[in-house]
Amino acid sequence: MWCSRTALGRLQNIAPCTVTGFHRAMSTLPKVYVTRKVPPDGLDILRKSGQVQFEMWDSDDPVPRVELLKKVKGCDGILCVLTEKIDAQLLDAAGPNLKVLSTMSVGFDHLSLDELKKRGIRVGYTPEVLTDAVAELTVALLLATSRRLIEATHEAKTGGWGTWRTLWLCGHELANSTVGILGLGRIGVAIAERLKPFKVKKFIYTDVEPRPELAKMIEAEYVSLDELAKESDFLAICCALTPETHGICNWNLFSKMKKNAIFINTSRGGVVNQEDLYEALSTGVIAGAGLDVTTPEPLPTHHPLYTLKNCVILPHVASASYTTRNSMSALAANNLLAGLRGEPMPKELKL
Ligand SMILES: O=C(O)[C@H](O)CO
Repeated sequence: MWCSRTALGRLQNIAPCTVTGFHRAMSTLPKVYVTRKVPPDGLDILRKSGQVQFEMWDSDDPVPRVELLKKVKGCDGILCVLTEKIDAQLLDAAGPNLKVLSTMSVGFDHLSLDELKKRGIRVGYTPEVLTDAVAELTVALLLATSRRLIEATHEAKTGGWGTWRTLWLCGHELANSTVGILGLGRIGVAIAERLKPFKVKKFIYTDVEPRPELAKMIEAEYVSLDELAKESDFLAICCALTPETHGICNWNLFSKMKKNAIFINTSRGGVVNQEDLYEALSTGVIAGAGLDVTTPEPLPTHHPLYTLKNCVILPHVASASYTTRNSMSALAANNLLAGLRGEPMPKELKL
């Protein structure tokens, strides 16, 4: 159903449904499918551009795959989020008109890059605008895990708070610690900058190769993965999920870590072998883990990791601030529009 801008406003209160936006010369404008209700800033940019006719899955829940495959048919552009698998099947369903794929995420492990490249489809993504929010949440998760905040509030609420006890709910502090970063990029640097005032003694990192310019900003030392495991009191995982990093945090890594070590993952669940992590946490091989990402997502409520007091699990909310999600949607919209105009995108993934 196509509707006017006024009707568009009304329709947006109904979910799930499809919302469309168009401008006068509708039939000649590039056709775009937006796979999720995106925050207002991005939506406004699309609406006001006068450059595209778009249809949007107006819901907080993912568009069913069958519907998605139907809706992308004949589209010139797609604006998606990280839950949509953009693979050969979807690109075939979209057909030869598709020129631009814009994802409202910094991660791109949901995209089949080879297939996109083969078809000459340009890809936009949203780095940098979420760095602050992700770094902030990572620090919050690290502190919640190391200082056992979730356990502590639970004890207070459920009558476990007796008298003041000397070692009750003791955790591990950042002062004089060594913080390790697996995958040093903008987010790793931003995390280290925030942790420094907590009197961290040393930052170390590993990556496929040294990153001297970024490392200099936080005076971090490049080490091997083994050294990272052995020396870190806190280990923050900040790498992208790629075939090389898939399952890189496994028994081999955990078994080399210190007993007091805290493991924090705000990148992607796929970098962790969760069975090995459960083993490491439940047998005291490491002290605790804070996870914002898991496999699968959502992590089923019966998953064994939920039974562990030393494991804090969040539902993939690292970038979830109003400012950041709006900036991500605006950047995704601008990437899409620039791509459709045949201009350089503000943030384009080089394929
Ligand atoms: O890839 C991303 O953008 C994050 O995981 C979600 O904010």
